Amino acid sequence: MIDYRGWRHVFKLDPDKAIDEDALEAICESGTDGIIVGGTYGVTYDNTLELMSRIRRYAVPAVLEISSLEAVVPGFDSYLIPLVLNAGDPDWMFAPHVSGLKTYGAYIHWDDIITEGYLIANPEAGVAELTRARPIADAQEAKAYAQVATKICRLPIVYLEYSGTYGDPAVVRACKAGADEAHLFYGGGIRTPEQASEMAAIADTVVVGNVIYDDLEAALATVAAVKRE
Ligand SMILES: CC(C)=CCC/C(C)=C/CC/C(C)=C/CC/C(C)=C/CC/C(C)=C/CC/C(C)=C/CC/C(C)=C/COP(=O)(O)OP(=O)(O)O
Ligand SMILES: O=P(O)(O)OC[C@@H](O)CO
Ligand SMILES: [Mg+2]
Repeated sequence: MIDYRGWRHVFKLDPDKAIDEDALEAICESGTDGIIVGGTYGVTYDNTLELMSRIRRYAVPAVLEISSLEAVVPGFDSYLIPLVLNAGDPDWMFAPHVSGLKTYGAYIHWDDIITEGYLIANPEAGVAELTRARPIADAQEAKAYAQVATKICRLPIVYLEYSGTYGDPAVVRACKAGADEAHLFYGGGIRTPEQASEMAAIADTVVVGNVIYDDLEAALATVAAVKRE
């Protein structure tokens, strides 16, 4: 299993988005601690395999965040399995996982599986629409969700997902308090070194996604900012 507990900064690459060879090299050689491959829509076996094969030319650890059973590709260092804590549609909690175990059960190396308690905090995100995520009322409620993940379900990771928008540091702080000994990933809307530093001062790992495709130089600048924290 990869040692995600040492990760401070990761990039998330979306198989459904195009990235040219130079940009991919810059991302993989940036000094980031790892690459997460994942996305909500348009993730297929073929585009995931293609992206993994290209990332594999570099030494950086690569993990797949599974969002679709059709796109489970062998060859990643580990597999992140989201459990959506605030899914309004309960089928997103366990139904795909049961299907996955029926399909892949015999092939799974359990040491390569890492489960995430996923808390979706941006109601406008695609993943919020998909899972019909319940809104999070306030920081206190975010802390309670994080405690459900770590204290009740004993999950090793809490992932606070603001995908597409920059989060509220007070909510991130509350999640960190609730996560306690679990590892807190923060992702969403990081576009500047200052934002990366601010979230890295609270969360254990910051995840940088969309800015890679809009402004590569800005994305790369987040690595040094987090490493300085
Ligand atoms: C090689 C091999 C055989 C390995 C074993 C396979 C394996 C690990 C099987 C395990 C079985 C199992 C338990 C599988 C789970 C399967 C599954 C489909 C689970 C569903 C997970 C889930 C709840 C997904 C919902 C969506 C989600 C949380 C996606 C995460 C990614 C995300 C939010 C990305 C950000 O969104 P993005 O698309 O970037 O948004 P924008 O485009 O708006 O930016
Ligand atoms: O794409 P952004 O908004 O950077 O979010 C990163 C990541 O948390 C998405 O799953
Ligand atoms: Mg994205």
